[in-house]
Amino acid sequence: MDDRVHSEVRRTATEIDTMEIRGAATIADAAARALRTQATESDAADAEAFRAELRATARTLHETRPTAVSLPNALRYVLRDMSSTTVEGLRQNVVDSADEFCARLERAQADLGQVGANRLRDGDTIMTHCHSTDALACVEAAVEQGKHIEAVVKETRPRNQGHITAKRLHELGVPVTLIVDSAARRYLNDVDHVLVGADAVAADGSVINKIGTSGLAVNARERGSPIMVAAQTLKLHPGTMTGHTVDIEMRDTAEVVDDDTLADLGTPTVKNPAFDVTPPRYVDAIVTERGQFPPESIVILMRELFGEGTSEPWAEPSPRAEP
Ligand SMILES: O=C(COP(=O)(O)O)[C@H](O)[C@H](O)COP(=O)(O)O
Repeated sequence: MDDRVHSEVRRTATEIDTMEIRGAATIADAAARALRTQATESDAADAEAFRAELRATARTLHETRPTAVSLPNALRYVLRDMSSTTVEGLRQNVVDSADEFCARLERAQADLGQVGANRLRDGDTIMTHCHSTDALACVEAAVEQGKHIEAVVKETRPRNQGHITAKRLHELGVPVTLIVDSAARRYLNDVDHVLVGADAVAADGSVINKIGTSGLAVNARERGSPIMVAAQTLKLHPGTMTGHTVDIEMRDTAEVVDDDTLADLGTPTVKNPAFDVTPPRYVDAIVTERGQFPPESIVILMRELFGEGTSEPWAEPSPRAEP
């Protein structure tokens, strides 16, 4: 890691890498706070050194996990105004932007929750995959509206994020049935909605989320259960408007099988992709803080929010044309 990066920021980067900090929204929040820490603690001698230090910090944070677009979106938001000519001015800009970002993230999740809750009826049962704070915000809002909701929770191998979901739902007073991933199709007969989050949403309406989401969506479509994706606009991937694809993270095979078992099996090749892509035709609605969208129309919202594209959060701004 770059020497200029503060030890607290390095710790955050390591925690994102090892998934103590995980989930797209939580990663974005932690990254914005880390940039704030770097700005507050910086002893850069001048504005140019400060800008270079913050960009190096953004790069370090960005290198942790490749798929959740909320991470570069957060870094870009916090570093969007680096025009001041003094260190104090720049420090203030970064602190203000980080605070604003974290407040907006929280508000967006609450607003999205209201939209998602309107799709859930009293007495509905949902099926979840992985752990998504955006998805849980919908359930929380529905419960606050006085609706009785029940949940079938997939454990989500290999890291069992379904256990976190089960715990949070229990805290909300939602009765939970925990199942192994391969039992999903069997229990789809009993559910009214599949409710998942997203790490990224592409311009064509594809949803990138925890591995297993696409198979679940295909089975749900076959069974006639609507698939709802809770994804605040922070999850929209601007690069996909200009033809970029989303990088799917491959994680350590030790998450799947330990070394001794692997040797006993004759050391087969093991693959551990963390995410997959669900095509838009298997998604009924993408629920955001700006309302719900059929996946095919999400590009309109993306154009409105991002224009025609964005540069990387650490890129030097393009030189302004002289008048
Ligand atoms: O796929 C995951 C988490 O994967 P991992 O555990 O590998 O980070 C979540 O569904 C999304 O990140 C959305 O979460 P949120 O709605 O909280 O942003």
